Amino acid sequence: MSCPVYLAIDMTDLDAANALVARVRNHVGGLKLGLEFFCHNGHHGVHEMAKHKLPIFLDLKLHDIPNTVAKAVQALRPLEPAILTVHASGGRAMLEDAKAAAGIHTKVVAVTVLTSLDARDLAATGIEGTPHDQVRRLAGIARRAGLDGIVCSGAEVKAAKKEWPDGFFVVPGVRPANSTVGDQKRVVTPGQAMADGASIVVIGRPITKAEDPDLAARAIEATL
Ligand SMILES: O=c1ccn([C@@H]2O[C@H](COP(=O)(O)O)[C@@H](O)[C@H]2O)c(=O)[nH]1
Repeated sequence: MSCPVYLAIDMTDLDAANALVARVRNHVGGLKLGLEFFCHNGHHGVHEMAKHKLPIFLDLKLHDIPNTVAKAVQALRPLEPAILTVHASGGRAMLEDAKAAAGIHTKVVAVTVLTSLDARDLAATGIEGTPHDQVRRLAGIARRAGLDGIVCSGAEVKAAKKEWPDGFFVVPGVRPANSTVGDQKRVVTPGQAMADGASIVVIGRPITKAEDPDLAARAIEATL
C-alpha cells in the first residue's frame, strides 16, 4: 500500500519546493498544493510538481456560486489532479456542479469545518453546536451531492466513516506527538487519524519546517 501521507507544499518558491520534494519523495504518498503555492506558481507550478510522479492534490477550497465554481473546476481539468477541494458550505447545487465539471479521475472532496476552528469560532459565525455536529451536517450534504468524500479533523473521522463507509476521508491538522500545533485547533496524531478511518493524512510544517525533512517524514511513516 502506498504511503497515506500527503505533503502540504505551503510555499511560493518553486525551486525550494522541488528541492524539498526531491528529499522526501520516497516517504510521502502525494503532494498537496494549496492557495499559497497555486496563487504564486499557477498551472506551471503544478506541472513542475507533477514531474515528481506523485499524485497531486489541489487544495484550492473553491467556494462561490455554482456556475463560478463549475467554470473554475473546468479550468483546472487539464491539470488532472487526483484530489480537488471545494467548501461544503457552498451548498448542494455548488457541490453537484463541481463534481459534474471535474474529470473522472479526480476525487472531489468537500471541506467541512477547518481544523483551525473550534466551537467558539463556529459560534462567532452564528453556527451553534460542536464542530462534530457541523461536520456531520456538511458530510451529509456532500454525500447526497455525489462527492467522493470530505475533509475533516481526526476528531470527527471515526464518526464520519461510520456514516459513510465508502467515503474518502482527508485529515489535515495532524501532528506527531510533541510537535508544535501552531494555528491548528482540532489535532490528532497521524497514527490515530489512520486508525480512526482517514484515507489520507495531510502534513505540512512538521515535515517542511523540520531540521531534516527526510528524517521527519520517515519517522512519521514509521508510525503508520
Ligand atoms: O481543515 C483544513 C483544511 C486544509 N488544511 C490544509 O492542510 C495543511 C496543513 O498544514 P500543517 O502545516 O500540517 O498545519 C495546510 O496546507 C492547510 O491549508 C488544514 O490545515 N485544515
